Amino acid sequence: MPKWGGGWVRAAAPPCWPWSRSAGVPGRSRGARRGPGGAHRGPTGARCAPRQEEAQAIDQELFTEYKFSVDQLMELAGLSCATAIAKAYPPGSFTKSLPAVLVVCGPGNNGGDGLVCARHLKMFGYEPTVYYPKRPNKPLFEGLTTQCQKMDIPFLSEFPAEAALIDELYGLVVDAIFGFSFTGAVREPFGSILNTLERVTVPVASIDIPSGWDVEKGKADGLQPDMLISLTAPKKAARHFAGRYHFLGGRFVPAALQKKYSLNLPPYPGTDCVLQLS
Ligand SMILES: NC(=O)C1=CN([C@@H]2O[C@H](COP(=O)(O)OP(=O)(O)OC[C@H]3O[C@@H](n4cnc5c(N)ncnc54)[C@H](O)[C@@H]3O)[C@@H](O)[C@H]2O)[C@@H](O)CC1
Ligand SMILES: [K+]
Repeated sequence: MPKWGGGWVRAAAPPCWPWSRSAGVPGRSRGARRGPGGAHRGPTGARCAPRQEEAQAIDQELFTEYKFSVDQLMELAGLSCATAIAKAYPPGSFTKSLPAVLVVCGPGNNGGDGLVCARHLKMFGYEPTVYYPKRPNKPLFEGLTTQCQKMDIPFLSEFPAEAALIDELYGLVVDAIFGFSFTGAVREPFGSILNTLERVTVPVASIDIPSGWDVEKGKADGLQPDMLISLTAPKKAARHFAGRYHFLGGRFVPAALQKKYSLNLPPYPGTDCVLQLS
């Protein structure tokens, strides 16, 4: 598996990319400065990771100016997540007899990405199970739920109370609880769920942001996933990610939008929908 660490990706990376561990902490690096509109820029003027409101602005622009629909982008996001998982944890690498994956979905679009990811994981030969406690009353999420159910993906009615039970039943947990719109203290039932997930020993793969983390500052005593799949562009908190696998996914940002927000995204290889950053 190709590892980020040399060659074209490192050469292309601007000095303050959050996934460049040698780059230090954006905002504190020598020569760091603010660009137009207050966007954080590195010593060369290269743009750093989008802040929370910028990530939301890019998201909105994709919908309002570029006329993408949510389900279009969610499909590509969820497919990226399943593809990255298949690269890092192929079904044959599971120590259990079945490649069982627990996908925990939250109440927003991050949860929708989780549902799409679960469906593609099933297509890729995994045995996903979904826990989806807060379901929005919207056709998009109802449709994604039905698709999973029709594909014989079980939905748990209760979350396993003990981390040890999750370790016993599953080889991987997908954290699709909160993405870039998370703010404040975690409300129930997600507080208890995250407390349990912090104690599991099987790997956790977080979609876009490790859930419960401040989107910009991270959370030192929070969930520490083994994998992070950053969608569109790594958010500021990604610089605190210490797990083994960091992938970029969501290869759908038009060049003009990348330029407008100075995202400096690295080139994806060939036709791949994901890029391994570390
Ligand atoms: N353009 C993009 O970048 C795309 C983003 N997508 C996904 O969409 C995500 C963002 O989705 P959303 O804006 O719907 O937001 P999130 O999915 O991040 O979360 C919003 C939900 O969480 C709840 N919430 C927020 N803070 C909470 C707290 N402290 N305790 C309990 N509940 C809390 C809100 O009430 C809301 O229901 C991204 O992170 C990404 O995963 C993809 O689906 C498609 C494309
Ligand atoms: K997440």
